[in-house]
Amino acid sequence: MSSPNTTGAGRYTTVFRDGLFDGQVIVVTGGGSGIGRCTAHELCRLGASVALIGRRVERLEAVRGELAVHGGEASVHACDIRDEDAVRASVAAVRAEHGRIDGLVNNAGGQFPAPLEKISANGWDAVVRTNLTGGFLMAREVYSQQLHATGGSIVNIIADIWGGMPTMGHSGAARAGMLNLTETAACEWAAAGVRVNAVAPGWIASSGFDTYDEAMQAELRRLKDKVPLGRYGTEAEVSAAIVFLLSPAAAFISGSCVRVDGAVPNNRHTWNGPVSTRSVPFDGFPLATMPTALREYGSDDS
Ligand SMILES: CCC/C=C/C(=O)SCCNC(=O)CCNC(=O)[C@H](O)C(C)(C)COP(=O)([O-])OP(=O)([O-])OC[C@H]1O[C@@H](n2cnc3c(N)ncnc32)[C@H](O)[C@@H]1OP(=O)([O-])[O-]
Ligand SMILES: NC(=O)C1=CN([C@@H]2O[C@H](COP(=O)(O)OP(=O)(O)OC[C@H]3O[C@@H](n4cnc5c(N)ncnc54)[C@H](OP(=O)(O)O)[C@@H]3O)[C@@H](O)[C@H]2O)C=CC1
Repeated sequence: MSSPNTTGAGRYTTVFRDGLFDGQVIVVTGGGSGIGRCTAHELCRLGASVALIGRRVERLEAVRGELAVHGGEASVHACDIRDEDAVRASVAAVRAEHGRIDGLVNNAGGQFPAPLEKISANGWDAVVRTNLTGGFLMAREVYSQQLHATGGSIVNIIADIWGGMPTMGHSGAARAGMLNLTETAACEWAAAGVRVNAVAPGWIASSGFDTYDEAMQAELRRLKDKVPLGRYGTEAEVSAAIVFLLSPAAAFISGSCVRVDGAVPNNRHTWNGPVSTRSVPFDGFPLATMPTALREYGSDDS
């Protein structure tokens, strides 16, 4: 696998310049695993301090420990993003500890696979509150408590929702809502100097795959053949898009969505040609998590 700008064993490798986020404080929800953990590593590598939010504090503490090895500074905040009081208190705690907030990566999320007719009202609510309400609460509090006064940037992580999200209809509906919220917030908060964008990951070989049962994992293993670029994405490839949108390189980009999906949405209805056998992942992240179901992926395809 390629590893551009390698800077030392075990340290995050990044295509961005040193010091790009010096002095900044970025909140990363879901920072205890997968894409959030990877993004926290890249941001710290680029000079930021991060505030890690998630429900399971031991996972957040583990990431804080990893970051500290290379001098990264992180705070840890146990919080269910669906709990309005907890979100308000956590954002206040981040400000109290770091003195400022410059950006938010609204990454926490997830769902369970189920056909629409099998989803109970509680199941629907649990997923919509996780992937829409929670993201709204985080964005509202970060804006109201800090960014309205100082400006900044918000990146909302959604999913490949184009053409529907079969077997995950609750999540697709919530994430489509999050995309529209991104567009609204980009307008309403522009005058305060706040940019709001989204990143839509496709099938990313992350720890998230491990949350699914064996049947779903078998299905996920087959999906690679439907990706025009011929492989799964990596956590580092999602992180790179997030970091770009947070950075000054995206100063005139707001209300947009960057899809990181190997062109899957373009391969749904009209085209059934061969997929790439040449696509080499960009995965410079030495600590990337590989889901159990895809352990063979690294050796087969790199
Ligand atoms: C494929 C690539 C695309 C995407 C990849 C990724 O996102 S990777 C990232 C992947 N990472 C993640 O997904 C991690 C985050 N995901 C989660 O934490 C959970 O999936 C959550 C969102 C449901 C929240 O959990 P929670 O603790 O708040 O939920 P709870 O236990 O309190 O239940 C509330 C209701 O939901 C119902 N219900 C729950 N499970 C199932 C099921 N399997 N079946 C049916 N129903 C289910 C449950 O029965 C109950 O309804 P009831 O019985 O009262 O009518
Ligand atoms: N991997 C993929 O292929 C894709 C991923 N995504 C999305 O990208 C994001 C990151 O996923 P990924 O890293 O792969 O998977 P993970 O399951 O590893 O990450 C999800 C993170 O969100 C946290 N989280 C979940 N629910 C809550 C909650 N209610 N409050 C606070 N934190 C919560 C989890 O921590 P804890 O359980 O400790 O709270 C966990 O750290 C998610 O939103 C996911 O749905 C979208 C499309 C594809």
